[in-house]
Amino acid sequence: MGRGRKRGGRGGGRGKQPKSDEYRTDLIEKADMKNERFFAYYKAQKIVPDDEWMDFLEALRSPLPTTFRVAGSRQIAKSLNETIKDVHVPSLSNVTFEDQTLPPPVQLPWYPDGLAWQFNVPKKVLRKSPEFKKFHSFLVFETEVGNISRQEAVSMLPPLFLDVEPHHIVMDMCAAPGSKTAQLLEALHAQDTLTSSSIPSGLLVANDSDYKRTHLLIHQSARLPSPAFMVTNLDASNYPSIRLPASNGASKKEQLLFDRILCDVPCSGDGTLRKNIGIWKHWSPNDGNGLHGLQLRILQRAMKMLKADGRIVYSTCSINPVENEAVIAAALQSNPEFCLVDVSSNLPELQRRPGMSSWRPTADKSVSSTYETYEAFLAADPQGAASTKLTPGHWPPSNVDELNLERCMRIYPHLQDSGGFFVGVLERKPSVGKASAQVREKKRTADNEAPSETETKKPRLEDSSTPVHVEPTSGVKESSVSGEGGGGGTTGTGNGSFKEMPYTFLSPRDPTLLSCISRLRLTDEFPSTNVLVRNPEGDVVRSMYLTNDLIKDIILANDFTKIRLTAAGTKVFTKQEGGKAIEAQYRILGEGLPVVLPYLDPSSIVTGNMSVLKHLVMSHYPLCTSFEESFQPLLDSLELGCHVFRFPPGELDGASLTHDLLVPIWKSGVSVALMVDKKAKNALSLRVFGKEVPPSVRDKKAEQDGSEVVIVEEPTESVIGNAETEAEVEGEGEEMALDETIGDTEIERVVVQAL
Ligand SMILES: C[S@@+](CC[C@H](N)C(=O)[O-])C[C@H]1O[C@@H](n2cnc3c(N)ncnc32)[C@H](O)[C@@H]1O
Repeated sequence: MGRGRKRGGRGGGRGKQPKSDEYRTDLIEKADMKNERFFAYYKAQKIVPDDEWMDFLEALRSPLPTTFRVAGSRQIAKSLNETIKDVHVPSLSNVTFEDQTLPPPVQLPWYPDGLAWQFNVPKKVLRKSPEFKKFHSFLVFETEVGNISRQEAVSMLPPLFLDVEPHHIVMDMCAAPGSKTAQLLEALHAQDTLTSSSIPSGLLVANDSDYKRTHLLIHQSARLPSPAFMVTNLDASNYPSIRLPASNGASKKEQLLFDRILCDVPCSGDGTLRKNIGIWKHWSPNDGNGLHGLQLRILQRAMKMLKADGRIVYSTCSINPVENEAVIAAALQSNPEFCLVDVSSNLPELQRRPGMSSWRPTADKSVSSTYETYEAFLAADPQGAASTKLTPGHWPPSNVDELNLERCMRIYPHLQDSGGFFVGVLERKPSVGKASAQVREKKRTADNEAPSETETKKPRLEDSSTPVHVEPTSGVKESSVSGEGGGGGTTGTGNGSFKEMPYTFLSPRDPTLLSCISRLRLTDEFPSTNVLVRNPEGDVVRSMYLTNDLIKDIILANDFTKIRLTAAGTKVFTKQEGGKAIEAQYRILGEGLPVVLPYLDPSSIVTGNMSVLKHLVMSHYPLCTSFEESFQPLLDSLELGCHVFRFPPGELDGASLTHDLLVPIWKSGVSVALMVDKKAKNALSLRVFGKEVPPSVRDKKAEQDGSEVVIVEEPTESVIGNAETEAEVEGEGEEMALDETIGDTEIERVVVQAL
C-alpha cells in the first residue's frame, strides 16, 4: 500500500505534491514560514486591519488544533458526546507531559448541540501520553465506524449553511474526499433512529472529476450507508442534466433540479497554510488567478441546476478574494435573479468577517504592483496583460455595492484558532427571480436543457420478471470529464474511458432474491423492487444493493455511462461461502443492517446478554460450546447461516452498554462469529469494555513475520464502491497516515484495499 499524498491546494491544479519533508510541520522552523509575495499581496488587499496583521501571521504560523465532530444523525451521538464530556475530558484534564500541563479537548462554541470538539497537543503526545493515546484510539475507532468525523473546524461550516432536510435533492459538486459529503448525508438521514436507518425520500449526488478520488469518497461515505446516495465522476462545470421519468402524462423526461447545491470548489488552499506548510514556499497570486475561471463555471452551472426556491453554498479554503468575492460577483452579474443571503444571525458564536467589496488583483508573480481596476491593469502593461488569463471578472464590478458582498463570510485563523475559509450563501431573489424561475422550471424538459441522449424504452420493474438494466447508448466524450485543476479530468484509465459495471435492478421475483428474503426473514414491506446488482445480466453474483425510489428512477431514465455513475445505493447483502457444512448463502452486511433492520421479522432476532456480547467481541470465531451454558441451547437451535443478535442495555464487571445494540452474526458448524470488520469490533470493544480486542493468532503471526497487517479480518468485504468485482480497483488503493490531509479534510487512516 502506497503512502498517500498531501496537497497544498484543494484539487486545484497542483497535481501530486512531492512526498518530501517540506510538508512536515515538525521539520520547518517558524522563521521559514514566510513568503514576501504572500505578505505583499494580502497587505495590498487589506485582508485584515493593520493592527491585526501580526496576530493573523502568528496564527498562520502555529499548528492547527485537531478538530472532530460527533456524527449528528446517529442517536448514539448524544451518548457518545456525553462520554467525551464525562469520561474523556476529565481523564485528560491536568495531564502533564515533559513538565507541561496539556489542555483537554474543548467544544467548538458555534457548532450546534456542542457536537464538535477541538484539542491541541503535539503529535508525540498522542503517541506517548497514556491518557491521550487512549483518547486517540477512541477517536480512530469511532471514526472508522462513522460515529465521529475528524474534520477541520471551518470545513464543517458549508453543510451547516446549506440546511439540508431528508426530502431534499442535494448535489455536492466537488465532493472528494468527502468530509462535507458525510455531513450532508447525516442531514439527509436526520430521521434515523438508534439502530435503524431511514430511507430518505431525497437524494445526495456526490460528484468529483477525479476518478480515484471518487473511490476515496465512496470509502468515506460507506461509514454512513444510504440508499439515497450516488456518486458521479464528471466535470462539475459542465455537469450534464440528469433526467427523471416524465410525470403527469407528459411525453418528455424531466430534468432533475436540486434543492441544495454545495460548490466546495477546487482552490489554491492558502487558508490551510497552518497544516499544508509547503504552501509557504510556493504561494503565488497566479494560483488563485488560474482557478477563478473554473470556480466561476462550476458556480454558474450550479445556478442552472437549482430549483426555484433552492439554495447554493459556495465555499473555498482560500482567503484570496479573486477565488471568492470575485467569483460570486461575476456569477451574480451573469445571473441577476440570484442574490447573497444574509446569514449573519446563523451560528452567532462563529466569529467571522464580512466579504470584501474591493480587491486588487495582479498578474505579477512578485506582486510588485496590484491594480484597482481592470482598466488600470491594461493601461500599466498592455502587452503583458494580453498574455495573462486575467479577465475583467477578476476585479470588482462597477456595481459592486449593489451585490451585498458583505454577506459573504471570511474566517481568519486568529479569530477562533482555525484555518482560513470563505463561505457565500446564494438563493434566487424572493420576488421576480423565483417566480420566473418557477415558470422556466415548469417548461423545462430534459430535451431543451440537457445534452441529447438516445431514448431507450425501459419496462417498469414491478411488472417484469426479468432484470432491467440500461445499455450504454453512446461513448462518453472525453470533454465531459476534462477540467482545469489537479484532479480535474482524471479518470480510471486517464483517457476518459469509463469502466464501471452497469446497474441492473432485479425482478422482485428473482429466485435468489426471494430465497435471500425468506432465509433472512424479511417482511413483505422490504422494498424488493429496489434491489440492484452490478453486472449487465442481472446475475446475483456476489452483492446486492438497495436504492430509494428516486435513485431507481434516475438509473432507469439515464445512461449510467453518460452520468458516469460510480456508485448508487448501499450494499445490503453479500454472498457468504459456508464451507463444507453449509451451502453458500446471502448474509446481511454490518453496514447494511441499519437499512434492512426495519424489514426484519422481529421474532427472528436473537437476544443475548452482556456476557455473550463480551465473548463474541473478545474472541475470534468462538466455539458454540464456549458460551455460557444457559445460552448454548439457543445457539444450538439456530440454523446455520446469518442471524441478527440484539443486546439490550446492561452492565458487566464495570462495563456498560447504554443502548440497544444489533449486530449480524454468522453461525457455522461449530462456531459463531460477529460479522463486523475488525475496526468496528475494536471500536465497540473500546466503547463498551474499555479495551481493544486481543490480537488473533493470524494477527500475531503477521506481526512476527513482519507482513502487512490486513485491515479486514472477518470474512467481510471491503467497502469500495459497489463494483461487483472489487479487484477492479486494485492498485488504486492508498493508505494515508493518521495526520494526512487533503485540503481542509482530515483523512483518518483511510485504507482503500481490494480483498
Ligand atoms: C476542495 S476539494 C473538495 C473537498 C470536499 N468538498 C470535502 O469536503 O472533502 C475540491 C475537489 O474538486 C475536485 N475537482 C477539481 N476540478 C473539478 C471539476 N472540474 N469538477 C468537479 N470536481 C473537480 C478535486 O478533485 C477535489 O476533490
